[in-house]
Amino acid sequence: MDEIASPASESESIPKDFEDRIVEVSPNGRYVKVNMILGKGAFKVVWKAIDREEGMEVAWNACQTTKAEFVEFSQEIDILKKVRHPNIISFHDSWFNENELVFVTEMMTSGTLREYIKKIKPNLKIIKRWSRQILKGLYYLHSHNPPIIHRDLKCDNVFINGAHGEVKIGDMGSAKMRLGKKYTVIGTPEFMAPEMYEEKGYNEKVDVYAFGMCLLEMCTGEYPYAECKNAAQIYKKVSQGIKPECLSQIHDEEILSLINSCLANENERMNVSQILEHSFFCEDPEVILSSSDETKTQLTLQVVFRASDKMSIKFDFNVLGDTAEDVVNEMIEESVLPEKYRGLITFEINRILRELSKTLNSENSKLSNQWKREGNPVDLQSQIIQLENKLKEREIKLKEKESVIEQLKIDYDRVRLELSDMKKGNVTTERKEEKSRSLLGSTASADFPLRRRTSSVNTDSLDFDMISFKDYADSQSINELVVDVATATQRGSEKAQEWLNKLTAQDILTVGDLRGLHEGDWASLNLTVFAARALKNAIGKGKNQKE
Ligand SMILES: Nc1ncnc2c1ncn2[C@@H]1O[C@H](COP(=O)(O)OP(=O)(O)OP(=O)(O)O)[C@@H](O)[C@H]1O
Repeated sequence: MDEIASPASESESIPKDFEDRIVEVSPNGRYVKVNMILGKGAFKVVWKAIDREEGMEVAWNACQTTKAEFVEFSQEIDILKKVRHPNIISFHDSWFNENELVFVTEMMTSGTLREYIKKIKPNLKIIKRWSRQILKGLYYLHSHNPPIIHRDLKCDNVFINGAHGEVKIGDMGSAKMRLGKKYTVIGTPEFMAPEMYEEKGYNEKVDVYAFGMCLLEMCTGEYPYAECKNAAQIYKKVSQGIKPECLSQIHDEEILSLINSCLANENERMNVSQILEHSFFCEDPEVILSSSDETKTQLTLQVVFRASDKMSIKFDFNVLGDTAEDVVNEMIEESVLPEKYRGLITFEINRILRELSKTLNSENSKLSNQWKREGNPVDLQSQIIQLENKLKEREIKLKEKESVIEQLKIDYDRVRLELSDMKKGNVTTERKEEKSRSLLGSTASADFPLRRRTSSVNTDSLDFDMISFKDYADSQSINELVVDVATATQRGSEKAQEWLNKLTAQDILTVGDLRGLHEGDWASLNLTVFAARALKNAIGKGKNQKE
């Protein structure tokens, strides 16, 4: 196998600026071969080419052959054209041109697995990742009916896209063509299963054997049977069941058992799907959130078994109604989930629920910060409610005051009427008081508020301590108090009316309003000093009032 040849090494005579010049066009005109060799193998030369329809670079593989051989393998080429898998280099087109079979394939730019192994000593994680991809490609090929057998799997035929760590199996179909040519050594001896040396026929398990050798090379960095000088020595060892010497370098029990399973005799050898299930490739399944509704209540979750893309369990989960334990139990009962994953999947579902709730909490706190800046709609709502309640309270108080005013007006008219009666008639003072009180005071009853201690009072030297008043409630209308005070101080109904007018003009309608007055407020009432003293005394605020 040659290393990737530069155009200069291919032909010293081609100047550098001619490198990318078209040197050949496919019969259908779609592919153009440019003057750049990507590599040379024992059987073919691979050139860089352009797919003019897709505008991308492709590999132009040219092998020397006859028209008869081309016809013989044209059916297989048709099958290869249909092979489409991310881990297999795509086969685009083929034709026969004079003595040459040309086939166009996907181009790989980052070299082969062998070159990579030489460059870096891959760790187990990388080896696992590469191996899985090779096995997935093989699984796809072997799943065809009849199975497509690669027949020449080796690290030189596995290509890598370095940027993404993508691995693709290449050189499809060429092994079969080589077989047709009846080469003395079919395939690559180091990677050939014992049954391939015999003429009894073989099946797709030869690719598993070859994969075992690839894995050995990946792990040791050595070409298997490097200790042999030629193919005959290799054949001898293989037919005697002697494994490559580099196998002794493998100390990891798991990998050793895997390689040995691949290199076992055909009937004991595992198939690709069994290898993918080997503990070396086993990776714990994980749960992912496929989708959710806006409220993050109705979820679609998926248990993904990354090791093999064959298995994945999708299920609905209602955050309000379901529990991880119940759902996992259901899956185990329905045999879609192995019992051994009960704890892990329960934990994984709960992890997703925790993450969701964290997301919701942080969204809520973001929203509340936004509200703090822009005004929280909830706060605004409660402020509106508070204001409405205050408004209602004020309305009630206003109505109360209105009814007091109404009452005052009625009382005022009655007092006037009564006074004119009193002026006309000959009524005793006590009778007048009673009459007046019965007209003005709603509480003029058995519990008469004013108890006179003296029957006659000298108004000029009135001793307020000698007068005893009832206890007036704060809510009580001012009328009764004023009339009581005027009567007790023998000031008469007119004075009472005058005082009432002055008080109501200052919006003093209840006994409470009067009690709430500060000393300075009293002066603004324009009452006489006597009237003020008398009223203060009656409500318990008089100077002479005993504490
Ligand atoms: N699709 C491709 N993209 C880029 N380079 C390629 C591609 N296919 C092959 N090559 C290059 O061409 C070289 C020769 O290819 P390959 O090994 O498949 O040829 P071969 O004749 O089948 O040889 P052998 O049987 O010895 O492996 C490879 O080593 C590689 O460098």
